[in-house]
Amino acid sequence: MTSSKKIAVVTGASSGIGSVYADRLAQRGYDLLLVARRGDRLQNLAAKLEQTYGIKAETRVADLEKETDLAGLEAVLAANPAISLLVNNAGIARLSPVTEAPVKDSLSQIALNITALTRLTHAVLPAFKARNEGVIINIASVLAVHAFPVSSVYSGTKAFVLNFSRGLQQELANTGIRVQVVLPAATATELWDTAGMPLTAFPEEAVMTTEHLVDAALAGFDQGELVTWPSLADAGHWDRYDAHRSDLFAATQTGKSAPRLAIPS
Ligand SMILES: NC(=O)C1=CN([C@@H]2O[C@H](COP(=O)(O)OP(=O)(O)OC[C@H]3O[C@@H](n4cnc5c(N)ncnc54)[C@H](OP(=O)(O)O)[C@@H]3O)[C@@H](O)[C@H]2O)C=CC1
Ligand SMILES: CC(=O)[C@H](N)C(=O)O
Repeated sequence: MTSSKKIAVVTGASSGIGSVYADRLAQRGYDLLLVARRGDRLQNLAAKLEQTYGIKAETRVADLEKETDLAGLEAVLAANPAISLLVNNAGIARLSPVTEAPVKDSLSQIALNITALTRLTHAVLPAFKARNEGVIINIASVLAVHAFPVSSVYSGTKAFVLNFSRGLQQELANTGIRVQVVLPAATATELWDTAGMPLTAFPEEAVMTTEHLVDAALAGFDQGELVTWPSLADAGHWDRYDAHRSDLFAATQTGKSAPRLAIPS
C-alpha cells in the first residue's frame, strides 16, 4: 500500500468493535489496512469508508491463528513506514469449563488473543522506535481482572493483554510511542454467537453498543488515558485497584516466609 498519509491497521475489522474502529479512524483521516478472514466483509467496509471519508482502505485476508498468514502480515507491518497506528482487536472467546472444552479451543484463544497480538506488536515496534512515534491500541476485556468458572482461558488471555500493555507502557514511557489498553465489558457483537453463552445471558442494561464502546475508548485515548475502562463511571475504582495492586507487590518483597506460613521450630 502506498500512501502519503498515516495508515492505521485494524485486526478483526470485519465485524463488531474492529469495524467501528475502522470507521472512526477513517473519520480521523487515517488510511486503513483492514485485516480478518472474511474478505468480502472487509472489502465492503473498505469501499464504504473510502467513499464516505475520502481515505484509502486496503484489505488483507489473514487467519491470524495460522503461521503463514501471521508471518505475512508481520512482514507487511514491518516493511511499511506509513503504518503509524495498530489496533490489536481480533479476538475470540470460548466460554466453557476447561474440563469440558477441547484443548484446541484453549489453544485457539491463546494463539489469537495472545500470540498474534504479541507478534504484531513486535512487528511494528522497530519502525515506531526509529521514528519515535506510533500508537498501539490493545483490546483486552474487563475479564482481564476477573475469572468465571467458564472463562479461565479467556480471562487468562486478557490478563496477558493487560499486563503486556502495562509493561510496554513503562518500557516506552520516555518515547513518542503510545500504548493504550482498552477493557470493554459485555458489548453487542458477533463474538457471542460462538462464545458458548448467549449475549442474552446479560441484563440488557449491562450491554454496550459497539459505537458507544469505541467512541468512549477513543475519548479515553484523546484524554491521554493509558488504561481505558469504557463502561466504568468512576475511574477512581481503577486508580484505587492499581494503587492497591502496587502496594501488594511491594509488600511481597520481604525475602522471608510470612509469619502465618512459618514452620514451627
Ligand atoms: N463483545 C464483547 O463483549 C467483548 C469483546 N472484547 C474483545 O473485543 C475484540 C473484538 O471482538 P468483538 O468485536 O466483540 O467480536 P467479533 O466476533 O464481532 O469480532 C472479532 C473479529 O476478529 C476476527 N477474527 C476472529 N478470528 C480470527 C482469526 N483467526 N484471524 C483473524 N481475524 C479473526 C473476526 O473476523 P473474521 O471472522 O472475518 O476473521 C472479527 O473481525 C476481541 O478481542 C474481544 O475479546 C472484549 C470485551 C468484551
Ligand atoms: C467477553 C468479554 O470479554 C466481556 N468483557 C464479558 O464481560 O464477558
